[in-house]
Parts: sequence; structure tokens; C-alpha cells
Amino acid sequence: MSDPRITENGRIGQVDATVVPRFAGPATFARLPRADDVSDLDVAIIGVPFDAGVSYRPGARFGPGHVRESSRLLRPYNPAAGVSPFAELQVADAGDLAVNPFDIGAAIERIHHGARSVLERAPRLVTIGGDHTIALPLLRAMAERHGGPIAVVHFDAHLDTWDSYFGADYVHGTPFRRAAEEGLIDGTGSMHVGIRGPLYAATDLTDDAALGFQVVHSHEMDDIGARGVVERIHRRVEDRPVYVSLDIDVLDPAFAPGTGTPEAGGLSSRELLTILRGFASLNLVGADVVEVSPAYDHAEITGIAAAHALYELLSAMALSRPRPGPRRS
Ligand SMILES: N=C(N)NCCCC(=O)O
Ligand SMILES: [Zn+2]
Ligand SMILES: [Zn+2]
Repeated sequence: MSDPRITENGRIGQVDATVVPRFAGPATFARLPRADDVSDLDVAIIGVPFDAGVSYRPGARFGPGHVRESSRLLRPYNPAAGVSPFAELQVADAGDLAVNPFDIGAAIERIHHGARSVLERAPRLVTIGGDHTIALPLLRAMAERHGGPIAVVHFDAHLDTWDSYFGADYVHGTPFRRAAEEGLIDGTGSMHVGIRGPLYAATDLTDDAALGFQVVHSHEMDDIGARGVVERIHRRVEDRPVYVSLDIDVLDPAFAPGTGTPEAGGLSSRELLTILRGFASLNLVGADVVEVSPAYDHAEITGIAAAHALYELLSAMALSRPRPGPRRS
């Protein structure tokens, strides 16, 4: 049975919640169409149910399904941003990549090739994780798509530029070090936002800076606020194509209990949504939201925060200039 959908500007949108109750039917993200049911795609959403790279609590393999379930209540118009994202962009859910749960190397290869083939069809890719390991193959695909290193704005409690864990180089604490080593990251336009909590040593920060990242620490929010963070991001990124990697643990555990490595003293969901709204004037070409672990969630608090973060990212894409293509020289 095909459900009645909201269709605007020729774009096929959400199942109409005034006709089909929003708790009925399959949970694609925001009850958007499946990618197979649309001809042209501006943004593809994929799930990557992978969590073999975690160092503490497991369960992020169930993140994609949980965030989709938690996205059923999203309505078509975003009043804070002043845009109906699904009327401006054809957004569709391309389902999950089937990744090997036992072999991290094979999973990374699969994610790289899966993301690359989705990017042949859609200019912009939004991914629901999965643990943070998946950012490395996603960045490989993004850098290929844009013909060179890409600016990354990384929201996280953690730097994720550590070197290895138990001798393993490809885990959720290392993706941005591996990506920098592989030349995927534009070291003049990248930053971490929301960093906090104990480190292994002070050199974690100097090593990270040497890889080309600037840092906005979580405690700086007290002084500069969400708007100040947006200004810092704009000054750093300028008009580069930018990829947002959002570890849900950037939020305080009060706002995101359902995650694997929680740290006290994080952002509120309101602060995060305000910052993401500031991306509307950037050239946002891709994003991921990772580290949602539903077994530790309560009342979908974390799933809903992740769904709303994705909705703001899609709204920002709808408002930003559609100019994916080769990187500026
Ligand atoms: N990427 C996330 N969420 N966490 C990394 C934590 C690495 C550690 O256990 O030190
Ligand atoms: Zn983290
Ligand atoms: Zn992370």
C-alpha cells in the first residue's frame, strides 16, 4: 500500500501524518521516501550499523534503527531556520549498509565503497551511525568526491585523534588521526567543538594541533555562547566545502544518556541545534551523527536529540548554496 505523501515543489516528502498516524508504517528517517522510490536525489541518508570499534559501552550498531524510530515526529516546516527542508531538497533514505560485524578492516572497506556509490547518485550524503570508526571511510569517500582534503567540523567530547588502542589502529578513538595521515582533512579549515573530560596526557592536545585541528572546548561555551561558537566556525571554515561529524556525546549525558563513552559537562541540545543552524551560510556537503547506543537511552532522549540534529543539518543544507564540486584551489 502506498502512503499519501506531502509533495512540494515536485519533491516527494514525508508520509502525511494528518492521514497516516506517525506511529504507523515503516521508519525511514522522518518518514521520507526510500531512495529507490525517487528519481533525483539531492541528499541520501544511509545507516551504518557498526560498533566493533568501541572502547567502552557497545550498542551503537542499533543507532540507525533507533534514530529513525525517534524521527517520526519531525514535521515538515522548521520555523527556527525558516525553511521546509524536504520541499527544497529531495531527501531520501537509502537504508543501511550491510557491514561485517567481526572484521573492522572489511567493514571500513565496505563503508568506503558504499558511501562512494551513494555519492555517485546523490551530491550530499548524511549518515546515521554506528560508532565513530565509520567517519574514516566516510571521509575517504567525501575527499574523493570533492577532489582533495575536506574541512571537517567535528562535534565530540573526545578528540578521536588518538593513535591506537590495544594495538588496534582503526577504532572509534582514532578516525581523525588516520584521516589526517591519509591527507583527507584540510588542516587549514578543520576544528573540534565540545571537547572535554580527562585525557591520557597533555600531549594529546599538542599532537592533535599538529594534525591541523583547532579546538573549541566545551567550557568555552560559558564565555562565548552558541553564537560565539558559530563565529569561530565561520572564521575557520570560510567557503570551503565542509563535512560535519557529530558524535552525540558532545551533548551532556543529561541530554544524551544513550551513548558509549559519556563525559559530564557537555552542550545542551538547544546549544547544539543553535550552532547547527549557523551552518546555513556554509557549504555543507555531508554529515554524520554517530555513537547513539539505544540500550543506554531512556524515553528516546538521545534518539530524539540525534533526529533533531539531523533535521537542522538538512535544513542548513536546504538553505546553503548547492555547490558541491571540486575543492577551491
Ligand atoms: N569516539 C568516542 N565516542 N569515544 C572515543 C573514546 C576513546 C577512549 O576510550 O579513550
Ligand atoms: Zn565521543
Ligand atoms: Zn567520537
